[in-house]
Amino acid sequence: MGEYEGTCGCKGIRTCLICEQQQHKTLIPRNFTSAEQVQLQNRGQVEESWESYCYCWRCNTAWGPRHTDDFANPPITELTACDHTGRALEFPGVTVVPEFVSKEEEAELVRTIDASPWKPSQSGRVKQDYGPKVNFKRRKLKTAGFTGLPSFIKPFVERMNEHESLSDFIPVEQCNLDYRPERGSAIDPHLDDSWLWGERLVTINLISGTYLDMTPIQSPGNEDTRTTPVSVRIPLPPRSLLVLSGPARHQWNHGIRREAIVSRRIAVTLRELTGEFLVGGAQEDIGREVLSVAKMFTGTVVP
Ligand SMILES: O=C(O)CCC(=O)C(=O)O
Ligand SMILES: [Fe+2]
Repeated sequence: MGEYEGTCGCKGIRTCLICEQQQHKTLIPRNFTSAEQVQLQNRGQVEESWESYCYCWRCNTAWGPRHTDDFANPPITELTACDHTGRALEFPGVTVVPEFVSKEEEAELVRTIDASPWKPSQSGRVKQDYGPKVNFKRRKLKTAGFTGLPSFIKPFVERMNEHESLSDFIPVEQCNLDYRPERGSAIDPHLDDSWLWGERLVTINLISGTYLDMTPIQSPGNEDTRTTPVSVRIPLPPRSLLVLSGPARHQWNHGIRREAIVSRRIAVTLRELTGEFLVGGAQEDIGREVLSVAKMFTGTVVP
């Protein structure tokens, strides 16, 4: 089941190598919307005019600006890349834990994950979901069909809880994403939902390294006044753990460019509930139900 073969899951402006080749789907040059520009940038079709900084997990600071060529060639196998030269940019809200899983655990995780079916997703990704059914537009949550997080993730959640900043982290959703260069896999810059999903987004990175690109959100009160837009690239080595919270979670979009996927990569992302669904919150009852199912660790992939 490791190899997913089938049509892609791209909708609207999103494309991958499969639909670009099969349907000759390309964007016609005209005045692009910002979403289209992002899509083109992800495909490397628009020259980058951004000042890019490289995030260093040791000093929690981004250093730069770096030439974009400096980021051209993952694989990122080690965390020694940062030379701490250039300007230092404070970049709070990122934690990278190198070697969070061992090589043996990684191989076993990938075998177990691949034993369940993958579903097509957007931009050349395929996915597996474990979590409650959510309608984000209507803000509705249903537990029907949710069987909990899978048993294989339990020891890793316990390991996360050994870290001080994750001691009370109780995930209720797991999403596995598979990226491959032959499908042109990428993920457009986005913010994760913050109505349902809580403060910490936690990802285990498997098989190969990549860069997570952080770009500032454009919203009232958060206008970027710099003349040259800035991006911060976070190296994510295989087997590392990434935690996004605070400004990195809410003030910066995160995404992965097509060029940053150089061989197969799996991201296992775990999400927690917001206060609205916890004790004292307006939706405490449904939250309690979701938590109790999640914590059974008897889950199978949501079909
Ligand atoms: O692949 C990753 O590390 C990022 C995934 C992500 O941003 C998401 O699933 O929302
Ligand atoms: Fe995300």
